Amino acid sequence: MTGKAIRVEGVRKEFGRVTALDGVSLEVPAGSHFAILGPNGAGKSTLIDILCTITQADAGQAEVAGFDVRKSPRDVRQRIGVVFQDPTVDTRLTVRENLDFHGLVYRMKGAHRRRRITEMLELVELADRAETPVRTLSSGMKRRLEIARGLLHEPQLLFLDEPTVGLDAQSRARIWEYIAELRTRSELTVVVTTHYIDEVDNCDRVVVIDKGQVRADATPSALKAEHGRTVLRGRPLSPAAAERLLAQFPGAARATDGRLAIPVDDPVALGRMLQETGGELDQIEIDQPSLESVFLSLTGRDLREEPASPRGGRKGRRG
Ligand SMILES: Nc1ncnc2c1ncn2[C@@H]1O[C@H](COP(=O)(O)OP(=O)(O)OP(=O)(O)O)[C@@H](O)[C@H]1O
Repeated sequence: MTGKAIRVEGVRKEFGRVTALDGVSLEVPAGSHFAILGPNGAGKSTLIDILCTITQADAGQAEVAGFDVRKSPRDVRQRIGVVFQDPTVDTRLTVRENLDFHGLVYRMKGAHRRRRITEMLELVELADRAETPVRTLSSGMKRRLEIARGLLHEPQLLFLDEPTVGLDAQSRARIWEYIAELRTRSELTVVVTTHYIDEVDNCDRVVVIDKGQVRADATPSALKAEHGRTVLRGRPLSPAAAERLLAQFPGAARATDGRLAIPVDDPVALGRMLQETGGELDQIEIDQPSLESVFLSLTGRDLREEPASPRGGRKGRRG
């Protein structure tokens, strides 16, 4: 495949009164590693669901591997592999049985199927667990099995929806090692959604999405150069101090860990800010320009902010 692996044009999706996607347009070059970055509820999973033909958009167009997701869902499905946010492996079956079943669904012939299963188990270092029932695997191993399954039928595109969520730091790092290894297979396009900012630094391109809208679309370094700012982080000494600081620094945001994130425009301002906030903040840290500060600068919100609303009624949406 040459050119574009994905084209999305003006896609909208509403759930009742919630606008999950509000006119999203983007293009993913074939063979690239592409990240969709945004906080909880930004619309990332909804976009992936539309691209994987699980949900239909209310308006707009989307093409995957050259096929319209609405008109040719079967053609799209044959060419993609998906690792969903919620585990979908069958915990009653063994590791090999799960892969075998998937291969059968994709009508892979016996010898080819067995060879691919062996290759994929080696890729994700589960070869010695092939005959183990999935229920006894750790969360990290289950996620690795899902990656193996997503790749088994040799898709042109692999979608990974928050592949590391809920995993410990070590398992997260390993998952990213496997994803990095996929880079050597230049023909594969990888699309990853995440709200872990440190995970997108190695991608070719990042789309920042917030409240259903694309806020930026560039390489990680271009985003940092253009929008990155130094950010002062600290824990307010009292609720009143937090309110005062949020009012005093209009770009400031509150993170889920209770700390405040305050963008800094220049070193002189930083010195002044430290003086001004000294009595009001504890555990002060200075973060150099990063993709996290890009997000704060683009949206006025911290990636670690609480989600705006709880997600109700979504359990089991993929059956
Ligand atoms: N099936 C659904 N029914 C009702 N609301 C939904 C449904 N799917 C998504 N939403 C809402 O649409 C918005 C976008 O959700 P989405 O899951 O796409 O965001 P996200 O960026 O993937 O977040 P997360 O990282 O938490 O999965 C949220 O407000 C969510 O509550």
